[in-house]
Amino acid sequence: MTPQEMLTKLRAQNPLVHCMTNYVAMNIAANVVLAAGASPAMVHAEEEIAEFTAICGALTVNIGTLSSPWLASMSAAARVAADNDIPWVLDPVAHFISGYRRKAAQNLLALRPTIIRANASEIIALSGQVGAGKGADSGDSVEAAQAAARALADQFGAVISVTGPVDFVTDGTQQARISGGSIWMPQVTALGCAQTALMGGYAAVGPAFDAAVACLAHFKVAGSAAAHTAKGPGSFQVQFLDALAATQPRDLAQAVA
Ligand SMILES: Nc1ncnc2c1ncn2[C@@H]1O[C@H](COP(=O)(O)OP(=O)(O)O)[C@@H](O)[C@H]1O
Ligand SMILES: Cc1ncsc1CCOP(=O)(O)O
Ligand SMILES: [Mg+2]
Repeated sequence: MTPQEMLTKLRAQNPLVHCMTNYVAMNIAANVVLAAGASPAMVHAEEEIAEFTAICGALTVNIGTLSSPWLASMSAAARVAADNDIPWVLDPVAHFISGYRRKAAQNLLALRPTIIRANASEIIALSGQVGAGKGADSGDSVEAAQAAARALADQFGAVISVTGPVDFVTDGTQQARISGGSIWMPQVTALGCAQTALMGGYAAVGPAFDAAVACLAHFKVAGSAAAHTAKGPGSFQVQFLDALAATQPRDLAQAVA
């Protein structure tokens, strides 16, 4: 499906997205998903997983502020998603900063996410190489992460989305590059995490590769538009939400190569 068709379908279906995300991202992720055209719910208690994940269009799992109870809930939710053919998206935020987080990311990977969305340093480290990541921020170029992305796609049968100045997405066979956006995007905390939540929304309405491309294009187009009127990272964040809502399906094609 084209990005145009994907966004049209997203808004027509307004899918429910189970978002398991971090304390930093909680509010902006919900606002981004709403502005774009889907319906977010942040649910973390393990006691609710069996009932809730099963009725959602997609699950998104983000390890940005991980703790043991959340990790247990995330693993349980990923299993429910897999058992019910519900797509799920993994965001391995800063997974290389500690042995605890590295192991958590490997255990979640073993549960076979449909899509992995991460910055270049996180993708490089996920493939076992040493990158230049600094906590949640990337220190590597997207180009440097492309071979790692292809290897991860082959190894895990997942769609890999690498974000940065020009995004790269591959399922091991197909690939796309998505351009646009603004230098203020990495200056707004948790915008990548919010993108992961929205990618779940897109995955609920179409094939995983097409979902990743459409979501990345939606962000790039809205980011470019917001940068025209913003004066810095603060006003950019506000303008970006408006631009996500204002983006028209036909606008998305221009961002994708
Ligand atoms: N220098 C940049 N120019 C334009 N867009 C960017 C730039 N850096 C990141 N982005 C965009 O910001 C969003 C989040 O990506 P990124 O900052 O790489 O993720 P994370 O927040 O997980 O580190 C993506 O849509 C990406 O395309
Ligand atoms: C700053 C920070 N610390 C833990 S999670 C988080 C947010 C990271 O967000 P993003 O990956 O979108 O930059
Ligand atoms: Mg991130």
